[in-house]
Amino acid sequence: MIWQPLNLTEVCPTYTPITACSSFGYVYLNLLVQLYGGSRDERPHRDYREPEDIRDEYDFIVVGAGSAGCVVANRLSDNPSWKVLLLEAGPEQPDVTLVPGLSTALLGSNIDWAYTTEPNGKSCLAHPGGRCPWPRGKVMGGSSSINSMAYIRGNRADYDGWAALGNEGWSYRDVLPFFKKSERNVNIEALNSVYHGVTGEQYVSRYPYIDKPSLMLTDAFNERGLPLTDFNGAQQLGTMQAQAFSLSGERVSTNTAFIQPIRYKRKNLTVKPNSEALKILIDENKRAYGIIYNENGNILTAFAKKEVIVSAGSINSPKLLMLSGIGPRDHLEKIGIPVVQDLAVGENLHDHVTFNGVIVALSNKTATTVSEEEVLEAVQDYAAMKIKRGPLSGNGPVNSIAFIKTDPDLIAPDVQFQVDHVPNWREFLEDPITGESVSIFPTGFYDAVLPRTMNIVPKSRGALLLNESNPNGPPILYANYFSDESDLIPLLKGVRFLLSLEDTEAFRSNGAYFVREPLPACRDHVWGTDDYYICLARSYTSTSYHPVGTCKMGPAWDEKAVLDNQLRVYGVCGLRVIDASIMPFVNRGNTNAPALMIGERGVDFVMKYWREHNEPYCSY
Ligand SMILES: Cc1cc2nc3c(=O)[nH]c(=O)nc-3n(C[C@H](O)[C@H](O)[C@H](O)COP(=O)(O)OP(=O)(O)OC[C@H]3O[C@@H](n4cnc5c(N)ncnc54)[C@H](O)[C@@H]3O)c2cc1C
Repeated sequence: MIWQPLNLTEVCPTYTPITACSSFGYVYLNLLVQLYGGSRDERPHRDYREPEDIRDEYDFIVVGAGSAGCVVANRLSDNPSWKVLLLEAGPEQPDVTLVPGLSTALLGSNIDWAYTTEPNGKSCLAHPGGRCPWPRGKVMGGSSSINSMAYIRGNRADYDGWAALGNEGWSYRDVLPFFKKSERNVNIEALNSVYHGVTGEQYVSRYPYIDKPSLMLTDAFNERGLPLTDFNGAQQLGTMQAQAFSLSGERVSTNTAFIQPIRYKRKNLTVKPNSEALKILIDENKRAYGIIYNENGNILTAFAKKEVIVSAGSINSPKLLMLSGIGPRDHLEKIGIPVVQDLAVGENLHDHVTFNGVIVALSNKTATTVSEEEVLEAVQDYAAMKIKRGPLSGNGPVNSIAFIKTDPDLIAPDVQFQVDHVPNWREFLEDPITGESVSIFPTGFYDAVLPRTMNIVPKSRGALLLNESNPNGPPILYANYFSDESDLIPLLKGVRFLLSLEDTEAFRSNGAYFVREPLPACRDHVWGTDDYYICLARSYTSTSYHPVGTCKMGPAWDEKAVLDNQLRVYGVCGLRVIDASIMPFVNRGNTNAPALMIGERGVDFVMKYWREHNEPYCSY
């Protein structure tokens, strides 16, 4: 089996009321492994031999088959005269990833890098050691194979803001065609051809199953004055059941969309899962010419005639650059890595900070809770269905999304609401940290929801460094949440808006109410006061899963820029970074659609360049 779920014995404390930690949790996970632990990708092609060059020489090497990397490898290999190698550290994409309702069961499993942040004394305080979990996909499709699938692009102002910083070619007008290029939208939104594409590889649709509490939430947001909107169209402010990276009740990762249809068909594309890049080879003229990688324990070398493209994501792209001598001089020298280029790699790390703990309990009539036997049945039924329907074909309440401005003078929303499910809120209230970390049951069965207020214009900045005692191991992640305390303000204002939902007909008619009991770490505060919510934010801090910015793009005069506007690493030839790490600042909204767009936009620069040149560009 490819998929191994998280280890309950390791994660569950000795005493916890959380059902997932009981013997039923083990029975349930065993069933998931049996039904969904294999991969569609390994079965039909066992005898296929990839077109491997004896000299391991390619035109392009793409490191990381994630959201952006799969787009890049697809577009490059569309040219039959270019040989492309796609390296992925993780395994084939297991079938469990295809089930929308099992998205949270993927966290902490063997296809998650399962990083944790460093304590800063201001955030993540209730988490063990003051460290927040930071999941990232380690699998074909990368984080697009383990994420929550909400299809949100951000605001026009984000991209105009990137361009205003001196990044030519990245204004909203410039990037909109690249959002549309990948997109194959199959819902009503598709009719608006100004904003949506219908012929791309990436399916986008609403789930076939949207439950009653989810609709209650968007109704409530709407009653509180938020218009129903297409977040990805003319106006982001408002509410809607968001569309998803899915089709017919199944996840469509970038592996599914961009690699599966061409893998084993294009002779010029070699895909290597279980192959972790260890170092970029760079010669004395500062030209990148290859990669040393570890394929199932064998240390191998591949050579790139044209370019090495690093698409390993916001954590691993800067790590690989630093391991190859590209990064802050002091840090590299301290570790003993010869410096190739002194750049601010790893700086500008930031994320949409959010927190858990605002619980909306549902009445018996609205709750979707089922018995343990019914959970097992639902998991089996979904596997047996040809046409996917029912609770596992949706992702619970997570797509009940809203964007607000906490100050009417703002040019764009500063707060996003996104909603988690809570299988049993009484259990959760006793042990919220374990409740979050073993969220293994289907997202469609719950008796409460956890609306998360996300600050989508965070000011706090952190940094990423190599681990001095083990540079090849997990990097040191200074998330540094709330280092700028003003990041608390949108959260406080957002929570006030959230609490006002109780006054809506949607909540009243469904018997939904805010649980007014404080969470364990905040029992010294009075529920409903600002102090209480500040305590929640600091104690039950959470990632929105959107870390970005660690290989920032910017003009040459910007000392902190790592890449130019065409995503070329300053001072090194034949080397680009194309993934979410390039963002100068994070977009207002989820980051997967932007990562695909960055893939399209970035590879377009690459293709244009090589149509006109024979040698790589050197920016020194
Ligand atoms: C749990 C979770 C939920 C999320 N929910 C949403 C959501 O609902 N909507 C949304 O828009 N966004 C969501 N996101 C964020 C979104 O998925 C990411 O922003 C996006 O996938 C980032 O794309 P990327 O290409 O930068 O990196 P990734 O997709 O993470 O790809 C990087 C790839 O590189 C591989 N890799 C790393 N190091 C190496 C190496 N040395 N050698 C070879 N391969 C390597 C990794 O294994 C991975 O496959 C979520 C993310 C997570 C983790």
